[in-house]
Amino acid sequence: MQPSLDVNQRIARISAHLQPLNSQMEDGSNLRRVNCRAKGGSPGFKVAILGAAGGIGQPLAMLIKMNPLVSILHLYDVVNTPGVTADISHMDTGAVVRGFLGKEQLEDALTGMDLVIIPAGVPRKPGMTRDDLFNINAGIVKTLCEGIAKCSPKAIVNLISNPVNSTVPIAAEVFKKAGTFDPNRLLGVTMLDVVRANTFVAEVLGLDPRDVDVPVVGGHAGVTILPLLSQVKPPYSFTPKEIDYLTDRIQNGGTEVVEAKAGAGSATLSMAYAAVKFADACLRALRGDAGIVQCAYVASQVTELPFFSSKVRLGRGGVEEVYALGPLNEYERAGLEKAKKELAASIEKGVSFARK
Ligand SMILES: NC(=O)c1ccc[n+]([C@@H]2O[C@H](COP(=O)([O-])OP(=O)(O)OC[C@H]3O[C@@H](n4cnc5c(N)ncnc54)[C@H](O)[C@@H]3O)[C@@H](O)[C@H]2O)c1
Ligand SMILES: O=C(O)C[C@H](O)C(=O)O
Repeated sequence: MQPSLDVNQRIARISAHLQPLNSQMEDGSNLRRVNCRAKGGSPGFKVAILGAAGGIGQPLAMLIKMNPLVSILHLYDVVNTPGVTADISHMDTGAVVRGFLGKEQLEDALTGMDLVIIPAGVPRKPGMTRDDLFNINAGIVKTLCEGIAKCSPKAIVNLISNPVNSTVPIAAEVFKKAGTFDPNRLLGVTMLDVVRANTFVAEVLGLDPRDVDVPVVGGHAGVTILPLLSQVKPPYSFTPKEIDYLTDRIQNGGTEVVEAKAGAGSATLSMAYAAVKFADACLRALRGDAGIVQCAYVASQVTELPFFSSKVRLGRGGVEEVYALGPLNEYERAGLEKAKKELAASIEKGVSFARK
């Protein structure tokens, strides 16, 4: 971020980022229009969304465009970014929006970003596991991360593409190979599990979900999603029946949406909400706000596994502290063992794919 830049410097920087998206925007009048627009831009962070024309990408782009901490928003996809960009750019909020289409514009999309959010890749259909997406999404994530390593090596990366349990290790390997790996800047987004847990627990307790805080640790698939109901705030002692119901619903929340959508994809709107909540936490931390704690799937020493989701404290450098799990009850300890077994295999699968 360059909050101290004067208007002319800001315009110069923004102009340097102008892309011919937009080959249809290359004529002089359009460039003048873009410069006018840029003059209104406020100082703030530069955010790129990769997969911006998708089911998650579009509402996420809209919500990020509404975030006052964002001054530049780059929307990248292999299809449809001119339309999405034109649409979103008409919103009367501060961020200046640029669209980028296809692999040849990936590097321009990624140059100089503070935060890169990745919802690119195929979603599940009924009957599939997230791991069934590996064959397609692993390659997509690898290519995008190669671009990040080259053009935005210092950016915080929020990785949404499934299977997150494997795509985060893939990203780490790509960054290691490029010599740019900073474990504090790579975060797998498990926020939707927390959002669901807060919602479902609030339903059971008859509370407003905004007043509920459930830590969800482990990973982002089936039994690896481990809600720590013993640590819920406000404290509550659930019955064994409530624990079974809630654990099952939280672990299978994604499948609940996939089945309800009946072949039309997986969670997009609640995911965009969760992604922007998480991205906003990262941006506030980058700004220097203190005490920002969220659950995320990160490089970790909390267990013997190299990656694990738990509460982390965010700061200017990304993850500044990874918190231990705290006291677990017997039910949660058994869940943790199951989660670790599946996670170990998913991590290994990602690492060996990236090293091939
Ligand atoms: N982490 C989570 O909690 C969570 C939640 C929901 C969905 N997801 C995952 O997010 C991903 C996206 O879901 P969706 O519903 O938005 O899918 P979608 O198919 O609607 O959108 C995906 C977008 O990615 C784009 N894309 C494909 N290949 C690309 C590439 N090489 N570069 C850039 N963009 C590319 C597509 O063109 C499309 O616009 C899926 O893998 C899904 O499983 C994760
Ligand atoms: O379930 C899915 O496939 C998408 C996502 O991971 C979710 O939890 O909704």
